[in-house]
Amino acid sequence: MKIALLGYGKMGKTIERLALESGHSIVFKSWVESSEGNIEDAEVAIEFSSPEAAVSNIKKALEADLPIVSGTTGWLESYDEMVKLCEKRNGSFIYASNFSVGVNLFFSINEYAAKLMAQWKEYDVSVEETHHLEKKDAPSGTAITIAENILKYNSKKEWNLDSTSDEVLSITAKREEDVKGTHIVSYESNIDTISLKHEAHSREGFAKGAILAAEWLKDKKGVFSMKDVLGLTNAD
Ligand SMILES: NC(=O)C1=CN([C@@H]2O[C@H](COP(=O)(O)OP(=O)(O)OC[C@H]3O[C@@H](n4cnc5c(N)ncnc54)[C@H](O)[C@@H]3O)[C@@H](O)[C@H]2O)C=CC1
Ligand SMILES: O=C(O)C1=N[C@H](C(=O)O)C[C@H](O)C1
Repeated sequence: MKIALLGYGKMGKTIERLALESGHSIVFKSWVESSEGNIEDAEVAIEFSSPEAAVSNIKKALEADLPIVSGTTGWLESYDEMVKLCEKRNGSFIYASNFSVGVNLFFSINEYAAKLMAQWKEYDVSVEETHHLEKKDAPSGTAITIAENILKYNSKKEWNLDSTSDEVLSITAKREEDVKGTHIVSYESNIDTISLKHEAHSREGFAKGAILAAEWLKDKKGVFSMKDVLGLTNAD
């Protein structure tokens, strides 16, 4: 597979290494200052850039008729616009807040737990995420996905950072040196606490998942999710 890498930072470089090890080639890469290679030579684009750059990267790929896998977080107010553009161009598009297989299994476990716990009103649910110091957005995209899936079943109406209101699902975002990504969902009562935790040990899981998504998407048309790629279903 001939890959265009839009964004060549921590994730772009990890994807490059693992893609080359799997026999793929990188024919184009771009970062904030410059670019290398020809995007026209690519069969698929993978973009991990910044909240400010994601929309123009996705447009660039769709306008070049390239299937696009986007992992950048913090730009989702423009998601519907990108879906419309993909449909208009009869293109192919996957966004995931987290491409790792483990986190996507965690998403399914989280939905199952949210559905089960909804009837046990003595437990109050909260979400905590911890990431490295360079992370630009808070809360993480993964924490937002987790929170939105809990809200499908819980009586709380919305999520917010550091909320103290009973009506609101609180997300706490911590920043610590070199943490790759840790997410914890806690159900707390006066008697006990039930916690679900996912901890990434490296960026390889995110990168492998993005390459898997690109291989899966390459010959398809439409807008998909990692649930489609992995054949995962919802909690019911
Ligand atoms: N969905 C997932 O599985 C994962 C998502 N991420 C997300 O991916 C994004 C990138 O993460 P990292 O690689 O760790 O960041 P990074 O800061 O190490 O790299 C970002 C890259 O994007 C480039 N870039 C930034 N602004 C640009 C612009 N205006 N035009 C062109 N290139 C631009 C930078 O030059 C750099 O090469 C973040 O939003 C992060 O939250 C990170 C890991 C996993
Ligand atoms: O910025 C990161 O590093 C990560 N970002 C994603 C997010 O915002 O959820 C995924 C992963 O947790 C690493």
